[in-house]
Parts: sequence; structure tokens; C-alpha cells
Amino acid sequence: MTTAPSLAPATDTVLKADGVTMRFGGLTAVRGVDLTVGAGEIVGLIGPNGAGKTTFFNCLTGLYVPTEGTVSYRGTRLSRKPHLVTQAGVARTFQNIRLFANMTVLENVLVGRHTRTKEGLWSALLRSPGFKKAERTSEERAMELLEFTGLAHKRDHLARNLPYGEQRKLEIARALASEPGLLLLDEPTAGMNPQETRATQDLVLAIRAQGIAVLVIEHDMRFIFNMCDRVAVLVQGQKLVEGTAEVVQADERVIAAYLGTPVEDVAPPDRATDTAAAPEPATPETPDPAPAPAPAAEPDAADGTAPTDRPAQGQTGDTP
Ligand SMILES: Nc1ncnc2c1ncn2[C@@H]1O[C@H](COP(=O)(O)OP(=O)(O)OP(=O)(O)O)[C@@H](O)[C@H]1O
Repeated sequence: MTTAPSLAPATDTVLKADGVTMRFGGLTAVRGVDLTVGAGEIVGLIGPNGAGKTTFFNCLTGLYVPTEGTVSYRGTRLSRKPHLVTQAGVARTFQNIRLFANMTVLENVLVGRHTRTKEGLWSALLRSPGFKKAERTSEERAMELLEFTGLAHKRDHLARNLPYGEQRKLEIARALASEPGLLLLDEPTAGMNPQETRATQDLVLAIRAQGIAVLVIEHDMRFIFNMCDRVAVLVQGQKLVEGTAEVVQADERVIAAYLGTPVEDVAPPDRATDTAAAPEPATPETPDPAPAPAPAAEPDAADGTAPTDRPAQGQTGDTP
């Protein structure tokens, strides 16, 4: 397979990944991937299960040290330590919701601000006196973010008691609390009903309107093709195609490897009233070109939740 070249965006480059490769023993999960995200862009990353999308995100955010390749944010090479990546301006959400289940909505967002305060994460978790002072300063910004994400009225609710869609919104609010210039979203609509998906789409557009670039992994092709300025397709760890939604949807290799059927022919998901249903991609099931072994848990996953399961209330992980 020939790797598709990176299309340099016309705008200033926020993220630049060069030749990122990640090997796990004999398995090459990501192979020589180049990708750029420009200021103000929404870029989609799609591909079959096991294609290497989350592994690539993990390489961008310091959870994995790539076997080869480099990752830069606004022209500066990113650290290999996740908290320094966040501090540099790159925030992310996870496939599996990872909120502090027994903390309130407001507290979750305040914890997300720890890279922007002098107090560290442990100080935040232990609610030290120093943290409480910093918290007062941060609270105003946290409340702004809760207003922005439509969660202000839930500020004192425990995260575990929020409906699923609101838990995902809270994850985004917490990521925004670190004041990123680039937000990485890993399957933000997984398990959502169509109404929640539309709300998430509006939220992502509002985030971009605030000047934050977005790189999003999604299996919901309507979401991707409605919103993204560019879409990159990973197959078996390699970038197969990159281009506008029109280019990618029409590419026969993408149709063969992933989409299966042109997106306009796909019936809309029928989950509006079945909020407990397991999520399904909006696209028809297409066998992976090369079925990969079952994904291993991400290095910081503590909850063991299936990647796209919609959890019952209270199943929120206790580690972000
Ligand atoms: N820590 C790890 N150790 C070993 N193999 C891993 C590890 N993480 C991922 N892999 C493997 O790397 C490959 C890519 O997995 P990855 O989760 O990145 O795919 P994905 O495109 O995000 O899939 P999905 O759409 O199902 O989330 C898979 O074969 C997976 O089993």
C-alpha cells in the first residue's frame, strides 16, 4: 500500500505529525503516518476497527512513544509526557468515558484546569488549600465552559449521575478547561442517539468557532462528512487517502476498505428511542480488510469498558 501524502492546509499548521510509526512487538499498528491540522480546521480520522486510529492519537498525546516519527504542535516538538502535551495546548477525550465519577460536574472541569494553574493534579485531587485558592480563580472559567457545553445547571451533580450524552459533553468541557489550541476527540458520538449526535456536532462547530482546531476519530460517517474540512483514512496502520469529504467518499479504495456503500445510500441510525442500544456505525458493517487482533486496553485504561459501549449510569471510570 502506498501511503497518501499529507495535504498541507492553507492555514497555519497547528499539528504536524511526520512519519509516525508505532510497533507493538511484531505488530505495526501505525506505519509512517503524516498528518497536519491547520488552525481553525476540523479534520476527521476514519478507518476500520483496528486500523490504528487510537494508537495514532496515543502517539500524538504522549501516551505512546512512537517507534519512529515526530509530532509538533505550532512548530515545537511535543513532549513525550502526556501532561506536558496538554500543557503545550493539545487536549483530548477518550473512547471510554473517563470522568471522576464521584466528583461533581464542576469539580471535574476544575481538575481539567490543573495544567493552567500552579497547583498540580494531586493537589487538585486532594483538594489542598493551595488548590482551593486556585480553584476560586478557575471557577469562573469552569462555569463559562459549563455554560458553553450546556451543563451549567448540572454543576453540583455527581458526574456518575449524568445521562450518557452529558457525560461525553462533560469530558469535552474538561478537555477545554486546559485551554487547548487543538482538541482531539476519540469517537465523541459513540453510543449516542441521533439527537445527542446532532448536539455534539453543534458543540464541535462551536468549539471551532472559538478558534480551536479539532482532530476527530469517528465511525459515524454523517458526522464526519458533514463537519470535516479534511478527512484522512487509515487502513492497516497506513494513511490510504486524505482529502475533502467529497474526495474521500468517492475514493474507490475507501469504499472497498471501509465505507462499503456511498454514505448517501445509508439508512439513518435507528436509535432515537433506544438509548441503551449498543452503538453501531452509521455506515453498513464492512469486514475489515485484514482483521486485527482484539485491541488491547489503552495504557491508562482502568475501567475495562468495551471501547464504544454506552455505559449504564454510574459506570463512569474513576480515572481520567
Ligand atoms: N498496547 C497495545 N499493545 C499491543 N497491540 C496494541 C496496543 N494498542 C493497540 N494495539 C493494536 O494496534 C492495532 C490498532 O489498534 P487501535 O485501537 O489503534 O485501532 P483503531 O483504529 O483505534 O480501532 P477502533 O476503531 O476499533 O477503535 C490493533 O491491532 C490493536 O490490537
